[in-house]
Amino acid sequence: MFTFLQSFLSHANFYSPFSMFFFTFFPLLLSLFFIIKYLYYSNNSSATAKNLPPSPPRFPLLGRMVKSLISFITVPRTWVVIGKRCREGRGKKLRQVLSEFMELLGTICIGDYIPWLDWLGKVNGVYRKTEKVAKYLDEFIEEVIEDHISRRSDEDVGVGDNDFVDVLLSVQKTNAIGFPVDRTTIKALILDMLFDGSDTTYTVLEWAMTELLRHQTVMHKLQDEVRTVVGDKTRVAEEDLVNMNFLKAVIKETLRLHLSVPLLVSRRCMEDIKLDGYDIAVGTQVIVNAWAIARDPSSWEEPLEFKPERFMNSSIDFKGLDFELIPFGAGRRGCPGMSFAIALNELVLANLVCQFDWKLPDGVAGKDLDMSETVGITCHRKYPLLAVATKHEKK
Ligand code: HEM
Repeated sequence: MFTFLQSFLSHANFYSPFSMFFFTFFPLLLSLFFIIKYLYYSNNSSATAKNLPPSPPRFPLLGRMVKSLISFITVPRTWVVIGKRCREGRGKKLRQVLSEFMELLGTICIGDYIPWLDWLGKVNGVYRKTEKVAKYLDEFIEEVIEDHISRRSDEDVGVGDNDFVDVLLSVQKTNAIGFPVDRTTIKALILDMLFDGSDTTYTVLEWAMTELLRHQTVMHKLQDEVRTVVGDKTRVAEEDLVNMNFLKAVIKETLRLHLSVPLLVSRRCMEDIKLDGYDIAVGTQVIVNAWAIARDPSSWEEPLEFKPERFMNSSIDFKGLDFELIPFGAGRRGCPGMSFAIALNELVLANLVCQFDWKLPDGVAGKDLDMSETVGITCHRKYPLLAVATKHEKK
């Protein structure tokens, strides 16, 4: 087709009647064809009387995907990658690759929505960048695994101060879970643990501190609780957390207002279903907007305000049973790292506010803090939070 067009254009006499017809009427005919097809399609689909969920108007050819392209973060294409221990000199490069990785996770892949436009991924360099990052991380994690294998004798594996990689290697070696675990699975697990876990977890702390610095009354109330529970000790221990209800409320409110993962992992509908009266066809890609749910005024009073007190006498939790608050998702694909992340965030935040008094740098008022968010699969502060810490002296 392309060769035909090339030869046609090189030999064409643009003033011949045929060329005039081709260049004037052909585009018109083509447009007419699509308009008729569109009208026919619209009428036909209303005839099937499906009650589709509300959406923007349908466009010829592009259908209703246009909105998805603008507001949805795509699920990344297949990866075989990551995780890794930093050696001297490699830290900077690794950090750069990791930030490219996170950026790619939040990049729109047009081919996922409009398959015949898949070639755009090649043109705009997304696929090339993806392959480059994947290759680097794959080699990096391969090296980490080899390093673990070589530095540990067989007897060492599975005992003592083993890290996550050692445990995985031990599981592989002893066939402890009853089915073989290959190298790719080990790599994928390391990737999952490192990337699903680190960015999401620190983001909660970053936003919690931001909100506490903006709301000094809440900060003081939290410090009072933590310091009272801790008493004469200098550090908060894990067992102290059970008595810190306001701390838990602060974390919950942070997770509500600043979801680390605003759009959950996308699902594909396995069969035709009716949801809330709407027909959802088999194969439909569904993306749950947990961010919007957590700010829905029909579920939350003053949804845009940071008010941890709202959780003090409420049974609402983030464990996936109360659908108005699903920062860790819900169901079979819900976050497996939830308990770990919560324990970690509670412990670190409690220690931060227990051991230090905090304020914003001179001249910056809480209300002036820039609250811009990054765009990507995780949502953290666009600009780093700067705060001044002073060691708290017990009276
Ligand atoms: C505050 C911290 C965290 C938040 C807010 C968070 C949030 C999420 C969310 C929203 C999902 C998608 C769930 C869904 O679509 O239903 C998810 C998936 C996942 N998270 Fe987390 N996560 C956090 C920490 C962690 C940690 C610490 C780990 C591991 C150590 C982890 C491992 C994973 C994995 C492996 C998945 C994919 C599960 C699957 O696809 O089946 N996450 N997380």
